[in-house]
Amino acid sequence: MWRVTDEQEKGAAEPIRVGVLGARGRMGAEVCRAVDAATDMELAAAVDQGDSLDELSAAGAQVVVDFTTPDVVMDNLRWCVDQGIHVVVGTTGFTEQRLEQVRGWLADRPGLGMVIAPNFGIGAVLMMQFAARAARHFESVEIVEQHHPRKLDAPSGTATHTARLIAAARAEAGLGPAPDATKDEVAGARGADIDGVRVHAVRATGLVAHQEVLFGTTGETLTIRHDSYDRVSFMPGVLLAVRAVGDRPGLTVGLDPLLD
Ligand SMILES: NC(=O)C1=CN([C@@H]2O[C@H](COP(=O)(O)OP(=O)(O)OC[C@H]3O[C@@H](n4cnc5c(N)ncnc54)[C@H](O)[C@@H]3O)[C@@H](O)[C@H]2O)C=CC1
Ligand SMILES: O=C(O)C1=N[C@H](C(=O)O)C[C@H](O)C1
Repeated sequence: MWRVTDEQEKGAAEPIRVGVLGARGRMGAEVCRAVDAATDMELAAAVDQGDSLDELSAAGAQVVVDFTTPDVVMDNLRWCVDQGIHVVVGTTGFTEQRLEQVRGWLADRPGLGMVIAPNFGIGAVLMMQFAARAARHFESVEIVEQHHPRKLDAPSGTATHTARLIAAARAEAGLGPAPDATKDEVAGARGADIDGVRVHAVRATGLVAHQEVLFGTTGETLTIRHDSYDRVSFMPGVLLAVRAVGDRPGLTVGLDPLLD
């Protein structure tokens, strides 16, 4: 099984051959530029809708980076696992059920690694960690995610992941539901309910990717906010995962273990 060597990290050895899926998309195109610019990587294949996945194997891709859409990502991952290619996944739409399915596939391929992260922004990862830490200290919590209007899914993968982390921390601390006497006069007015945490999705031209986690308790509130103003913000995390995935057999969810 292929591994990233110290020499590769320093740019002294053969570069890591990276294939990009969703290469003509907003994120995929940015990943192609970042891989091209990295001295320890080589862009082996740039594949989008209508191209054949075989281009990845023919080009000898060692790691595939997937930024496609929730409806196609599982087929892509299945193919990569069958080919024995490590995968770094930024595409959203990962339910616990999907993650379990991926774990099952990887169990049959010892040594093969996959990193799935709802957000590769280092600041966003920290925002989620801080939110999970704050969760047990506050009676109320709501999440407001804000994105560009061409985003296909709502709520965002980041918001869903944050809500799950907060809900787990609240449950562990023995906190019940956040107080809320409001009756929804119009469906959706109070947002989506993810594991008991309200999540509101805003879409507006000019936005890229932003999230606020608003905590409240008697006499005080705490707002934790993260803003990605440019998709380059995700690239250090993506490149970190490309370098690490060959040394992480099985499924890694989130960037947190790679930052420790
Ligand atoms: N984890 C993270 O840090 C981030 C995750 N995302 C997620 O990444 C995904 C992509 O986002 P964007 O780049 O903004 O979307 P986009 O719509 O600009 O790009 C998606 C690309 O995938 C291509 N595609 C569709 N089906 C395909 C297939 N079967 N094979 C190959 N390519 C295919 C499309 O033609 C398109 O070029 C979304 O799920 C989004 O939520 C976005 C930003 C950061
Ligand atoms: O579609 C996007 O743009 C983003 N998608 C991810 C998500 O759904 O959380 C990450 C980031 O918010 C940008």
